[in-house]
Amino acid sequence: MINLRKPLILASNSPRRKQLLTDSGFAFTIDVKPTDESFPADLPAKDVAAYICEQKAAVFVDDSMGKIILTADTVVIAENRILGKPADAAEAFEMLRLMSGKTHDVVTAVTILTDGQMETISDTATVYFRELADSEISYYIEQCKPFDKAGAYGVQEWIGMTGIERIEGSFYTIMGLPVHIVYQKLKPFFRD
Ligand SMILES: Cc1cn([C@H]2C[C@H](O)[C@@H](COP(=O)(O)OP(=O)(O)OP(=O)(O)O)O2)c(=O)[nH]c1=O
Repeated sequence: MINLRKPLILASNSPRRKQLLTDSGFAFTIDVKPTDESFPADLPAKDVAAYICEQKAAVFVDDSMGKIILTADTVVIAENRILGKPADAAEAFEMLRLMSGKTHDVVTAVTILTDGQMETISDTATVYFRELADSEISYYIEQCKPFDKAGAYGVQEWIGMTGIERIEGSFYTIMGLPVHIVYQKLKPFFRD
């Protein structure tokens, strides 16, 4: 277990982020405050995850003395469209159809907030899905119900295992937390 000089708080409801932060050796508590996850329409797509991530951290600024608050946000960018979480099965189907046989980007941003100071880093992974049959997309949506996932898929689930041919970048960035970046950014807080 890694010992930090300040308590670490993961401000996220995502079970994947909780699992990844635990598996990378950190002890932490979870505290989530409601946040507005909208973003300006003219914001460049690659900057959206960082913007939302800072919104998630902003609500903790006054409560960050002597603590490390960690927030994250993941968006999928396909054909110049930003894909968040699908509202229903029809939208999930449309997202997966859009990504089938093509390359898309997954951007995950993390913000580290301590003593009122924020630092945000964005990491991008490029993912290539082979051509997916309609029946495969429907089967996946029915089995895994990916409504809590940006872009309507989990790289760690059936469709990721069977449909993704290539990834450039970190698998964990796609899953929702660029662990390699979080680890480096938390290093200055390690207790000797
Ligand atoms: C693309 C992709 C996303 N995801 C998940 C990671 C995130 O949980 C989710 C993206 O939604 P987010 O809005 O980034 O996060 P969240 O609402 O789940 O949690 P919170 O805002 O409280 O931190 O999609 C996967 O699990 N696998 C994948 O392959």
